[in-house]
Amino acid sequence: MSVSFVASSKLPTPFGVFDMHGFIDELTGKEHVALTMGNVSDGEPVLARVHSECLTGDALFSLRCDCGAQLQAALKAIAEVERGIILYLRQEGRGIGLLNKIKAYHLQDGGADTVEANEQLGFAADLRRYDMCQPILKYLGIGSLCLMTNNPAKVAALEKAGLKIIERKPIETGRNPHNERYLLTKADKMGHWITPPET
Ligand SMILES: Nc1nc2c(ncn2[C@@H]2O[C@H](COP(=O)(O)OP(=O)(O)OP(=O)(O)O)[C@@H](O)[C@H]2O)c(=O)[nH]1
Ligand SMILES: [Zn+2]
Repeated sequence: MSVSFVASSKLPTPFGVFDMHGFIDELTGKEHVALTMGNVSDGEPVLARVHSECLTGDALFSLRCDCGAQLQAALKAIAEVERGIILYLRQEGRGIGLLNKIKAYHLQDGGADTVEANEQLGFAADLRRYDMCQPILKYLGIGSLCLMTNNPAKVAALEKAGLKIIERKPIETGRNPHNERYLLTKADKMGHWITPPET
């Protein structure tokens, strides 16, 4: 995996001013972003969120998932301690891409759950890769993470990719009537460490 640093700038947000670092994944051409706050290269574990792109949830206020709320909660948590990193990975729709995700949503509108919809389209439930994370963290001088996630497969994949995760912090937020089934499927079929919604 080859990831090259391209540029850094400030990114003011409602939560505070972050440093934004842009990287290019030489293999896929994907443009990944890291937002950092504070001194993250001092050797101490860094509060982190590894977030996969969700245009609908992160930018278009969708209530079908919990992504937007999780992203905001992570930015807020980092701003509170004035130190941390968000790795914003450009792998929309768990790696199937935006237009296939819309196709999957169409199947979900007809009764499929998120896993069944992916499978009906000929995809595995989760096609994400995490091999770009280690080179990005290395470039930023980060050795170990306190990771905000509810996803056991993500923890395992990141550790396999060479990341040192010293603590896992739950990030349960954004539950609403439209994403109850989505969260139930995450808990039941994908093993997420979340309190199952009431059925
Ligand atoms: N294919 C597909 N992708 C989805 C769907 N809903 C959300 N996504 C994508 O799922 C990714 C987020 O993954 P999740 O499994 O929700 O959560 P996670 O990030 O792995 O786990 P946490 O760290 O606990 O949030 C983003 O890339 C979303 O675009 C869906 O119904 N189908
Ligand atoms: Zn989402």
